[in-house]
Amino acid sequence: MCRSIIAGRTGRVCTIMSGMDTHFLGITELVEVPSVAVVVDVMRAFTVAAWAFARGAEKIVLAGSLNEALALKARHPEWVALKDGPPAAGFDAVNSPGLLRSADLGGRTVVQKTTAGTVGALAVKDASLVLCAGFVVAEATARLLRTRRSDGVTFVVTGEGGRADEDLACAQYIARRVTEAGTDAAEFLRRAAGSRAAAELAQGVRQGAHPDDVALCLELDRFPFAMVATLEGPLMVLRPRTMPSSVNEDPV
Ligand SMILES: O=C(O)[C@H](CS(=O)(=O)O)OP(=O)(O)O
Ligand SMILES: [Mg+2]
Repeated sequence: MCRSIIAGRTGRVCTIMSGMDTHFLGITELVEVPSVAVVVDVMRAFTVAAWAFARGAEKIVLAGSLNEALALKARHPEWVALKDGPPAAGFDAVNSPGLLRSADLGGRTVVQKTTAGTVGALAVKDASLVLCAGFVVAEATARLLRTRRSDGVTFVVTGEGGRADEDLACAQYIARRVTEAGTDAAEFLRRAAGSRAAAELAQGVRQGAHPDDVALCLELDRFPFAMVATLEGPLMVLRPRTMPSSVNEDPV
């Protein structure tokens, strides 16, 4: 239950819920390193990342630039390089859940570079806990936050300078779900379905897309794992963490 709301210009800055202080910020609005960060990119980076794990990927290296992604691929030819936008020389895949869902990624390392999602994760790389999320891993993400009993969580709303409604709706849903397990997702999913990103994907404005991408990005709790990003040497690496169904259990 909400104890108080501190509303900014967009009414989305800070909500204090049952002891959890939540901030919703765009990437450029991050002024300090958060303790706990949930980086949200529904369409499509972290829906794609979840599908990569579902298709067997061992880990995802989040690249800071196209050149870095290509350099990593050159150093590790067996890795799978993935970027958003149209297919490009040197890359093996695009940022589309519809296209990735039939890939065999068993044991592979994926290098991912996108416009918003991967940039948002790298912006909070020094946080003590970084989760990457979309609707497909919403409950597992909320459950991990619940087990941590964090006082404060910063949600990084990656799209459109923090205004992307599919990302903001998902962030608000996860935040609510941490403290109110029975939260109905319908209104949040409706907002995401009506977002500019969904329209652009449906209209073919965004390249490297499959007709099922929007629907796949709106599959609530499709996967039982949260996605945790940590620094491994110089690389920011994303891995799945399957969450037990009881909030009293520790994550495996
Ligand atoms: O692939 C996407 O949907 C977007 C890229 S763009 O908005 O189409 O340029 O990237 P993401 O980082 O997944 O939001
Ligand atoms: Mg996006």
